[in-house]
Amino acid sequence: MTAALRAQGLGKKYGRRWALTDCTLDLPAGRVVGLVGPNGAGKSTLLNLAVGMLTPTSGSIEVLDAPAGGPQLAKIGFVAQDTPTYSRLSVADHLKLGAHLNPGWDDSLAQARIQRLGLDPKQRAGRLSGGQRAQLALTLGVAKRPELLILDEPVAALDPLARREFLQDLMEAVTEQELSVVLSSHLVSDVERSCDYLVVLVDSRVQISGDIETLLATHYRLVGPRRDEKSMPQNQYVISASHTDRQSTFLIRTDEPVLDPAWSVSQLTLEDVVLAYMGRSASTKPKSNDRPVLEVQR
Ligand SMILES: Nc1ncnc2c1ncn2[C@@H]1O[C@H](COP(=O)(O)OP(=O)(O)OP(=O)(O)O)[C@@H](O)[C@H]1O
Repeated sequence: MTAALRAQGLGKKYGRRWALTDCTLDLPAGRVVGLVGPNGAGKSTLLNLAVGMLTPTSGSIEVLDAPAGGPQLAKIGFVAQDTPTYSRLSVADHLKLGAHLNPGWDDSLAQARIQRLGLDPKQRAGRLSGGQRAQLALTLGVAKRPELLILDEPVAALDPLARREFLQDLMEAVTEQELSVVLSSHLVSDVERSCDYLVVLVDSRVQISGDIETLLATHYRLVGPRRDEKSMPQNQYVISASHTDRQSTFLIRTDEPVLDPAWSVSQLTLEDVVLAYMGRSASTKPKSNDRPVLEVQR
């Protein structure tokens, strides 16, 4: 099966500091993958490795079943975090450049998008607002008609309405064009709205990666009489625990039903899941009954 992105033991060091460590991922094609994590977690580093703008310090990375960079780039649309545009070129010049550089360029899509956004084709990119520049960069990425669209915080500069419309466009493109998307975001609500696959990256390590429906179906909050984490069953992987004098609350992952009647059991929201994993320190030493930090679920 085609993988949008496959990383094996991938690591990247800037100087003496690891920005990404031992990253093993297998992101299926045809999905919208949300990559979330706190500032400095390594999200941009991973995406820049995927488009060959950085080379790995260790391990390997493939996109669309071939090594990152090189000829694969023709099949990838990439919008970097700072939505790069040429400040002296007009909006129309950017579209001409896009058409010149990309054999699969869809000019009617690009023109329609620019018109719908109300961007003046004669306006220089340097005179656009931050959000308008982001929209121009996104238009270039989408009109290339890529097989894989990689977006580094694509909607951060957009107003809420523009954000919603962009994410809707994206989901339509995924179903119509067999497009795969990997997007990083700080906004769990955007991920919830547009993504069907989640990767949480914390302190340069992947904490969880999986199909969102499966993740929601296998994570629970347990509330009950105070109990030590060490006494939890082997098949219940504790992600976080908090205690009062008499009561314990655990967020757990398990593939099996929770049958212990002592617990009041509730389902987690995606935000609960993301925050639980983001709250974990990647440097926390695994305990003997811990399952691996990374688990790919489909
Ligand atoms: N060019 C660079 N030189 C040195 N260190 C870098 C460089 N780029 C990133 N880093 C460091 O690598 C780590 C990961 O950075 P990265 O930009 O990948 O994180 P991020 O998850 O995208 O963060 P954010 O959400 O703030 O954009 C950070 O500690 C950052 O300071």
